[in-house]
Amino acid sequence: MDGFWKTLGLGALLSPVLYALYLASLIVIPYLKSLPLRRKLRHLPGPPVTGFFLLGNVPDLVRTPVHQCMARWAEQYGKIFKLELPTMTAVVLTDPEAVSQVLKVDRFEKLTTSYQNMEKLTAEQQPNILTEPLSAYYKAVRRAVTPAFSTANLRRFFPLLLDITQQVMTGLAAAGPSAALDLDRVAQRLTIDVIGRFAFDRDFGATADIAKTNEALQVVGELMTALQRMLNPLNRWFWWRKEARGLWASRRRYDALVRRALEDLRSSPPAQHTLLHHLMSLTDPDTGKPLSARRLRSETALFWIAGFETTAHAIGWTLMFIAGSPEVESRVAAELEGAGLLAVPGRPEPRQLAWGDLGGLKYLNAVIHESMRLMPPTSGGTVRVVPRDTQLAGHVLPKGTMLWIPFYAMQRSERVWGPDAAQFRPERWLAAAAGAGGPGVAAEEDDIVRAADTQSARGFLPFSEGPRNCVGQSLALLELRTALALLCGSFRFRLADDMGGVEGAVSEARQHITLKPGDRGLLMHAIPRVPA
Ligand code: HEM
Repeated sequence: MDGFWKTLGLGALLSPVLYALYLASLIVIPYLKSLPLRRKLRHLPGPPVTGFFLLGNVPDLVRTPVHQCMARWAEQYGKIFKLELPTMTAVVLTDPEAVSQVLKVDRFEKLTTSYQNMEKLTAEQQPNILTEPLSAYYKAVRRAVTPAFSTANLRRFFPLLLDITQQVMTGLAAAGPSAALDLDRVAQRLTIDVIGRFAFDRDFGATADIAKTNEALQVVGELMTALQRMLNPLNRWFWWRKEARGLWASRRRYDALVRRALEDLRSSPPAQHTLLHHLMSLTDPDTGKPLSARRLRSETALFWIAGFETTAHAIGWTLMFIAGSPEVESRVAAELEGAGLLAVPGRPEPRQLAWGDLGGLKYLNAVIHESMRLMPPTSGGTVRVVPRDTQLAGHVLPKGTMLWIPFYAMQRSERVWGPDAAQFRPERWLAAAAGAGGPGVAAEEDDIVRAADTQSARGFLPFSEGPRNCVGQSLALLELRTALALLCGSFRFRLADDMGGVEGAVSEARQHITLKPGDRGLLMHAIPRVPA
């Protein structure tokens, strides 16, 4: 708050009148414009505004980690409630049926203003597949990249994924069991190299030596941090703050990285199975020509970001849950042993993991589901806009209402999941698969793309659902299953003593674009099952 008043003071000194007009255009005018909608939503329950009325519920949201705050309010105020924000009233929805109606049946558009941050990845600030509304351009890009995530393509990619994971395991073995390593950061190395290979057929070298600084990892990580800072309106409104300047600097570095990767491809075009091949073969419906250099950069920049931290955090959180529960750990190990995939004294090198194994590891897959339920990497969910007056969860919402669907809050809700909602219980997915209702872990899972499609369960939307669901989910699931099967086959994981167990690590989590661990990361010991 100190910074706020200092900035305010500086601005006021520079030019009181201009400054007052600037502030009015940012806050007061949008507030006044939003009054008719606010009135229409007055009847909805919601947390009281306790501070300065123009800030609405924002002070509460920033005081507690936002994902926790939303989860608490969702239990307190029910499946539909309102939040007062400086420029609008948001309606928060955690009722699974109503959420499905919004995402799948009525296919409400994304609220584009809430995605603007994800257009700041390149200097040109172009829309991309994540931020573009359902236009002809969007549909063409989605159609073009979908084959890259098909079963046939993922099968082709699988051997490379095994090699990348093997490099991570070599690094863990070299570090030794006494080292407390940030396994979330290690997983980020894996996902950076996966994107490198999958998108560009290039080796970014992040897993070659897990102790060494890696440029791609550093540049992409810095950009994510800078983007998170820009979610704070003070940094957007007061663009001279150092946080805003930080974004420009890290974007310049990221831009250079993306440009270099694309220039490399000009001298040796990407192989047919790569994501870039699909993007470069696309005819832009707006021009009738291949994608312009700007659009190609913007899409490339987005895919890199979309597939990196999300999948890495999912791997990290899952390892944390396995490390934190001896019972879960021994069931995972027993399943791997049954499949010949566990290192044991008589067989220190387990059998090579095969594509066909992935579907058979039912318990491990249930563990992954449960981990993504409790710690969904895109915890903030999705933001949509009501296109016409619509009845949702028992209330008529007027056209233009902003709808916020927070995945973390919905996936932890006792109303949806029952009294044990907060517990890590992979068995709930096995029971569902055995016919107790819900989708569970798909029965015939040798087809990983089909498995990804059957994921969307009542109140379980880590990849969202409907036409704007995650196009990369089949790759993400393949990475998760492969990495966890291999890592758990050769190592036992233990949370470092000072992490405070699973509870300590979870309480440090922050919703910074993705749901990431606290500043220390996820410190764990990787103990070889069979000492060398
Ligand atoms: C565990 C890992 C992942 C999770 C939890 C995840 C989750 C999501 C979610 C929830 C959305 C919808 C966002 C919204 O409605 O605002 C989304 C969209 C998207 N994801 Fe993922 N994602 C993951 C991995 C990946 C990977 C590996 C890629 C590609 C390399 C990817 C590419 C995309 C793209 C391009 C979109 C925009 C799709 C569209 O609007 O058509 N994601 N993701």
